[in-house]
Amino acid sequence: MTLKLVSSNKCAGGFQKVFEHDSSELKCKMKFAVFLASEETDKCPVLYWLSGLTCTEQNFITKAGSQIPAAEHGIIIIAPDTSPRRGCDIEGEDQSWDLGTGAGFYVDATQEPWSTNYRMYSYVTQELPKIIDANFPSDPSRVSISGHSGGHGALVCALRNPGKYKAVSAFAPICNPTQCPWGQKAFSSYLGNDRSAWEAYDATALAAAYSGPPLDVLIDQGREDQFLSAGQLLPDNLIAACSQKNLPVVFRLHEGYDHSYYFISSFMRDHMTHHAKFLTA
Ligand SMILES: N[C@@H](CCC(=O)N[C@@H](CSC=O)C(=O)NCC(=O)O)C(=O)O
Repeated sequence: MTLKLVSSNKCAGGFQKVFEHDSSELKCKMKFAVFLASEETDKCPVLYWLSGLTCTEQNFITKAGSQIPAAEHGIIIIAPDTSPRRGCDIEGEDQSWDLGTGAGFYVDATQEPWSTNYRMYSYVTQELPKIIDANFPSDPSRVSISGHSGGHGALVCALRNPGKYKAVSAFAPICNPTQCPWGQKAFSSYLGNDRSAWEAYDATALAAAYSGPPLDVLIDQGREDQFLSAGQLLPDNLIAACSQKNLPVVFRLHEGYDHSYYFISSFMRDHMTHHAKFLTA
C-alpha cells in the first residue's frame, strides 16, 4: 500500500501533511492529514481526530488551531476524511449534508447501497492505525481520540475498545444518536430498521454498558450551539449514563459559544493538555 503525498506545510516547528491512499476497507481512495511535531524518528504518542458532518480532512487542520499545542506536547495528530467520497458512485451520496459523503457517521454500514464503502468504523479503528504505525514514528501503545459533533465516533471508538485509547474528548458531540433526528436518519439508512443494531454506535448506550479500565472523558459544549437547542446533541443523556457507571466525565458548558470551529479553537489547547496527561504519563 503506497501513500501519495498531497501537501506538506511547515507549521508550529513541525509539518502539517496530507496523504492519499487506496483504502481496502472503504474500497476507494481516501485522504488523511498528519501533523508531525518534529522530524525526529523517536516514537510519539498519537491523537486521532474525527470531524463532523460536511467536513473533510481540511476543516480541522485549517481551523482548529491544534498544531501549536500538539507540537508542545510532541503529539502526532491524524485527521482522516469523514466519508468515502472518491469514486464510490453511490446513487444519492451527495444529496444531503447529513447522509452520504456529508456524513459517514463512523459506522460500518450493513445496508445497500452503503455497505460496500461506508465502513468508517473499521477504517478508523483498524486500517488507518496500521497505515500510520507502518509509515510514521507513532507509538501504538500511546493512542487517544477526539472529535467534534458527528465526530461522536471518537466516543464510540473509545467506549467499544476498552484500553485501546488512553483518553477521549469531544466538542459538542452527538451523544445519543439513536434518540436524535441526525442519528435516526443516518442509522436507519446505514444500519436498517432494527434499532438494536444502532446501539453499537451510540455513546450513551455504550457508556451504560461499559466495562473496562477507567476512561477519562472531557466534553466541551457551547451554550448557544444551535444543534444543542435543536435536540441533536443530548449531552445530559450521556452524562447520566456515565454517572451510573462511575465513568469520570468532565462536561463544560461555555456561555455564548456556538457549534463552530471558533468554539473548537477556543478550547483546543485544553483538549491537547487532557490527552497529553494520559499519553505522556
Ligand atoms: N451545513 C449546515 C452546517 C454544517 C455544520 O455546521 N457542520 C459542522 C459539523 S455539524 C455536526 O457534525 C462543521 O464542522 N462544519 C465545518 C466547518 O468548517 O465549520 C448548515 O448549513 O446548517
